[in-house]
Amino acid sequence: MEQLGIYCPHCGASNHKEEVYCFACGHTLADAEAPAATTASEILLQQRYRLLNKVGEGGFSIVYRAEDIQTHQTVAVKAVSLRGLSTQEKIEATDAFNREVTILTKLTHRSLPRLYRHFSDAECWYMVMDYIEGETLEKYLERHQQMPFRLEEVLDIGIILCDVLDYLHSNQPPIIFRDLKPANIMVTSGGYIYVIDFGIARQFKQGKPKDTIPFGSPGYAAPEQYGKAQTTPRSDIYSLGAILHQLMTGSDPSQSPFAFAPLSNLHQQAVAKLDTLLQRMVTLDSQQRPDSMAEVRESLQEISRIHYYQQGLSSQYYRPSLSRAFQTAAYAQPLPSTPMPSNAGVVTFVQQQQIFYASSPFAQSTTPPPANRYQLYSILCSLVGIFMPPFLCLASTQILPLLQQHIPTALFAYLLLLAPSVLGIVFGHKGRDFASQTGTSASTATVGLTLGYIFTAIYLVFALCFFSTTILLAPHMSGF
Ligand SMILES: Nc1ncnc2c1ncn2[C@@H]1O[C@H](COP(=O)(O)OP(=O)(O)OP(=O)(O)O)[C@@H](O)[C@H]1O
Repeated sequence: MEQLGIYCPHCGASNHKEEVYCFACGHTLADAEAPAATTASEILLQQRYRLLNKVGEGGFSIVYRAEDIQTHQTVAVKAVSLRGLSTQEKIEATDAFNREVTILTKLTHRSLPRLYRHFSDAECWYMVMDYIEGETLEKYLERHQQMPFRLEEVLDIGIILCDVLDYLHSNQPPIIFRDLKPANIMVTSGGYIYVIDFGIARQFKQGKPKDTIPFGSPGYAAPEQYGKAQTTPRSDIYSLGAILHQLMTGSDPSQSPFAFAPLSNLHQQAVAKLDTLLQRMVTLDSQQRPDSMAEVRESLQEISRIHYYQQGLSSQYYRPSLSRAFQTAAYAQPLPSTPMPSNAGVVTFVQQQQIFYASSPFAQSTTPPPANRYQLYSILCSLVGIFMPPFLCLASTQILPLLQQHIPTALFAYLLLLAPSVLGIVFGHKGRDFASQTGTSASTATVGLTLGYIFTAIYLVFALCFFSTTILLAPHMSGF
């Protein structure tokens, strides 16, 4: 890539030094500068993308951070060079490039980089996509070997990955990622998780007995990916299970493929449930694994709720954990109005998004948290409780004599007076619990609860006075 020949002054394509006319646009190369640019920073592709620096490297590719000089946005340019490759390697590299372009072109998800353009010159295939300012989960794990992930972080990451994989699997035909591993997951300091590298992803073909070529990475690839059967969404479930197990235990599955020790701390209900789920996900028999990513996501959300509930984690508690090296995309929702960039005005996805924090297990899913009806019940009951005395006063002229004569009726009337406020307390507590699980506001429940307590206390005092004056003292006073 650094040795590209001469660049067409018209379209920027790279041509061999001996060429007279540009292979891409036919423009004369007489005016082209010679020698050609030799460092990335001097290269301008398509008269538009100035390569700034190399940020990563794959089997056949180099990824550059680049500037789109038309929009001044930062983009990533993935260059797949065919130079020096054997014929077989050229076929593989071209296949991977085409597969990635075909698949990425039709996808839009907040955890996937968007592909803006692709083009080629004499030596390279190029893809222009969102630049992800971050590092791969693999690098992150290398840097934090001695610092295992916390359960809530593992659950967050799992839920986000389920979300994007469910999106892929829901395509028609389903897209199987097939190479989910820490090296293909990027985490950013700004609060996002991205899945990258669709080089070996494929579309599921109904009825096909097995894949033509074994694919995947040892440790993360399901047994069926070794050419024995066709990969299905359950193969991605296996890989996700292997990754989450690694995040929980710190042990690298590529060191001992297909062996996943039970998690420690199984006495904690959430950990025990996660262990059961992970063991199901990495079962060798694909039929024994969960049916879908949606099912896995639901299980992870359920475990997350249990964990939050047991630990009493609230949004206020949870936020500081995000000050670790990265924040999860669970907390970052793109603005709904984010426009799709056109090729004429490439804009980076990251810069268009606004982060807001919504720290709850429900925040990881795209579905909004369910309504907290307990809050409403609580405030309604407490209000009814407040208006009971006037009502009873109005009725008192009729019922007071009756109450004095008949104790059960008196008790019944009193319970009637007390019940709404007590219910206000009960619903208030339920509403607050629910709010803390869903990370939503509990203010209405708190108001209902407080009113409930105040009026229950007032009525208890009232009962005491009523009992002492009306029931106990009345017979003695009647003599005066
Ligand atoms: N959109 C992006 N923004 C920033 N960096 C990226 C982006 N895409 C890839 N990278 C970086 O470039 C590296 C190589 O990218 P990628 O894995 O897509 O290449 P590849 O050739 O497909 O790899 P492989 O040989 O593993 O299939 C990644 O590890 C990552 O560090």
